[in-house]
Amino acid sequence: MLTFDNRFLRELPGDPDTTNQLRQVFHACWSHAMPTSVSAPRMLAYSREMLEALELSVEDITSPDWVNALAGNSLLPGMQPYAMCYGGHQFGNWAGQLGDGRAISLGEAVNSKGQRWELQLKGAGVTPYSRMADGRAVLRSSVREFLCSEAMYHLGIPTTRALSLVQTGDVVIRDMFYNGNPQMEKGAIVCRVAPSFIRFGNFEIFAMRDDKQTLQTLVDFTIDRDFPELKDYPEEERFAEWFAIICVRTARLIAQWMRVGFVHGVMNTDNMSILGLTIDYGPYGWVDNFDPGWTPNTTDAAGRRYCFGRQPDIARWNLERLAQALHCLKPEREIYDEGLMLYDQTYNREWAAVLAAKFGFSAWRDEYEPLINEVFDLMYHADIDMTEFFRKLATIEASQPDLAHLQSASYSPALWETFKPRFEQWLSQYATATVADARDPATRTSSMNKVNPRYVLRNYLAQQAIDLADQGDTSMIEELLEVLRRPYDEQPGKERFAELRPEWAKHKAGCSMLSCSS
Ligand SMILES: Nc1ncnc2c1ncn2[C@@H]1O[C@H](COP(=O)(O)OP(=O)(O)OP(=O)(O)O)[C@@H](O)[C@H]1O
Ligand SMILES: [Mg+2]
Repeated sequence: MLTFDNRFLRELPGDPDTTNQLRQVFHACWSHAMPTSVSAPRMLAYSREMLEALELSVEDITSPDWVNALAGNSLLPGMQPYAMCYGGHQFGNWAGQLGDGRAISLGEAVNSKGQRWELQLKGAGVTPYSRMADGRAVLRSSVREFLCSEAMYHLGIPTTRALSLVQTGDVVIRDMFYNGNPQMEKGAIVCRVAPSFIRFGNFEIFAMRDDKQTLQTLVDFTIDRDFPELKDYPEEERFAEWFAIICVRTARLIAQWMRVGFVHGVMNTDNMSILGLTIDYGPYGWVDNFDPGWTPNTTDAAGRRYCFGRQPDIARWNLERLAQALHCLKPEREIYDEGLMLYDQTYNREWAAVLAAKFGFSAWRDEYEPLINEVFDLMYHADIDMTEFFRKLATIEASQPDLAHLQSASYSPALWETFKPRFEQWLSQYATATVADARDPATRTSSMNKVNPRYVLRNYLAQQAIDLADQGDTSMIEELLEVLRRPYDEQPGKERFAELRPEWAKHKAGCSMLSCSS
């Protein structure tokens, strides 16, 4: 049994209107929102690690009481469902009130170690923030959110988590390609878990409405609940330090995304966690062939605002929006200038460390820069798989480098031939730099394999798991969940999950381009 301590509800102003009608909600951080019942809940998957963190057993989570609660059909003692009010900048423009239109928080569970975990159902039905939509989520997007949340955790990247994936037994209508062909899809609900689901947009909404009082209350609450490290800070410095921490955490998060080739796809300010967690697994994607200009999101295809290579700049832009919102409480420019400068410094430092680690150097040196720029350029033009390339690079013998060893990362034999001379030249320079770095080869390999994953949730793999689950077969969800628990280890017998994107998946929906329709 979980113990709930629902501070967000208790300490922050709520919406007095308890109906479930669409509305603009003012001077309130949340609204009551009961999940809407579903017809035939079925547990498809759950996370062992999340069970452990919540101190729940397999018997608990698979019991009818829990399955019903995770499907939104009933509440367990202590649960008090609500939807949060937030706004956001979407694709560069202020979009006004958004809020949890299909996410419903159940409450904050506190385990015996005092760790706080908010449980939130995604796809649990309409709320006052649902605007024109149905409050539901399809199986396809729920499988993706469930698997990727846990995969990111095992990669060591800050993220919201996923406790469970439940199929609702109801259908959801979606026009996946936005081409006037709506289809019936299976519905599902993920129970997400995080210490806090507060987003940049939670602050922006009050600033935009010039509601300083609610903004101040929310800031004080967030610092108190979600940033315990600030407790002993002198009061007059606390706010500046808080903004600085947010900038640092965001910088670290983005450097980690870039390390593994994760592209979020919708970095709107309502999808930016105040804790620097990855939040909202929508049209995200994993880089197969290295391409800084790649965006998985079909809605973003024209502008490529959220493409792989722009993520660091977009995160900074989002922090600037947060600064703009907070400015009405504390107008001192230095607070924000310093925070943003810290973002730049932290990102640059972290990225340099990531690069050194990915390439197997003991530390970053500026002289590596041209070498790394050259190989990124080559990888892009020669159509090279990012994940496979770095795994193979780890076992290149610096004393006797053999280019053929890297060929398995190539998607195009023709381009491989074309770029071979440049690759040869690059490899020889890389080998020289590696020899000069004088690391023991075994240490070099093992340290590279700790930062360059062997297994990531390649887009086509997630799609295969979805296609099977759609036919009632959850075996691949289970298998992927298992393999992705140890993403850095070679797993004999599981090689197929490390294979390059097959040719058929290159242009298939869900495998290279993802729809926002979820
Ligand atoms: N099917 C839906 N029904 C109601 N509201 C929706 C639906 N899909 C998205 N929204 C709302 O639209 C806004 C932006 O959507 P976005 O795609 O960023 O979020 P999301 O995927 O629903 O959720 P989250 O950010 O909570 O993971 C949010 O306010 C979200 O709640
Ligand atoms: Mg969102």
